[in-house]
Amino acid sequence: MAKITLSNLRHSYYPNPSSPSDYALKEIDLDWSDGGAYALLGPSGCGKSTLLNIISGLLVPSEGRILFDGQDVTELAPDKRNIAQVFQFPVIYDTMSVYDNLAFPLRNRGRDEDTVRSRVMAIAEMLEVTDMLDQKAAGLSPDNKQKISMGRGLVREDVNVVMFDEPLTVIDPHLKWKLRSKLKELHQRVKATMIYVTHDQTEALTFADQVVVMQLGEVVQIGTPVELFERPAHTFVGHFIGSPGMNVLPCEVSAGQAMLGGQPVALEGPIQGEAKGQTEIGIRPEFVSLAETGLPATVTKVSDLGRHMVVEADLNGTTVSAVINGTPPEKGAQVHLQFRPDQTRLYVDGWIATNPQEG
Ligand SMILES: Nc1ncnc2c1ncn2[C@@H]1O[C@H](COP(=O)(O)OP(=O)(O)OP(=O)(O)O)[C@@H](O)[C@H]1O
Repeated sequence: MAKITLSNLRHSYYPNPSSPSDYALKEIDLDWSDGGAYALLGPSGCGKSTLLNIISGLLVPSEGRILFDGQDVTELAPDKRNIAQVFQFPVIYDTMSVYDNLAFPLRNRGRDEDTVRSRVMAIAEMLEVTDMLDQKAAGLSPDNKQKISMGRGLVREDVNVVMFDEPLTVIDPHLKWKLRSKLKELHQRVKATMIYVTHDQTEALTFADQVVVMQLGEVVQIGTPVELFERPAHTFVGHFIGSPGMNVLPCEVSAGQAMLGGQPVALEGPIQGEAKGQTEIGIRPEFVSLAETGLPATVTKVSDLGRHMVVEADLNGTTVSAVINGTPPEKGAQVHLQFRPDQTRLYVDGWIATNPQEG
């Protein structure tokens, strides 16, 4: 397994890119440590596939370098990079048995049959497919075919990285959670460097130790699932992660004080810099409460999500969501909203601009 370094990487599909919008990837600098479990998370079109293809060697970046364990592989052909890939749709040989499918990547590299057997049996046991080993792959369900496809990606011990590209697309919704946790467990047992590409926050947060969030060809934050939830570095991360996402409320800033509808709002700590630009308050619905005093608002919607209620309220023309336990107010009720100060942050032009209070 290898440490992967992306250095000053940029990519444009145009021959003569002139503006930032001509780049599918804008200036990416990343280190993926050896043996780490990473997710690349972002909406359609943010550049995930472009980045994956650059790592696998299908694309040569317009600028920058890719290093595996410090060795420059930027110009190296895909088959020389020693990478295993699992795609959205199963890649298996229907006419072969499950055993032979799992053995294929090892036999292809000339491993002896004893090694092949021990690796295939170990992977089959991890994936719980030992009872299928003698079956022809053609007869398997789509879920099991994808499991075998994953097994083929994991069976070699000598790959630099295993990359999963939206691997649960074909999996039945009720089995998804099972395979998600299986993959996490597999990472812990196999200890390979793994990159999991997805637009689904649940998949990314379940699988990865570190999640790389991308938007419009840029990395907006890298962090643990908890870090992304607790302190989104950008309003996009706040929106994209969490259900419902973070409230992002346009506000005024006057003499270092954030104001909503003329009322001061306490922030987690001092504002950094001059707060020039578009200023917004970010607070997760989990940290908004209804109280006797606070910002006056009108309830517009109440949704019962089972474990808790989500109350939406209109605050000076902006909707604020609050996660409530207990009896919710009725639609149309006048309420007061309180924001937990240590969870209330200021964003300037999308980027976080407050630091938590010391001590
Ligand atoms: N071959 C290409 N030629 C021109 N533009 C492209 C090409 N491939 C991708 N793009 C553009 O590059 C940007 C990034 O696309 P990319 O496919 O990497 O995103 P993605 O996050 O993987 O999206 P998806 O999940 O839909 O595959 C998009 O604006 C896309 O339109």
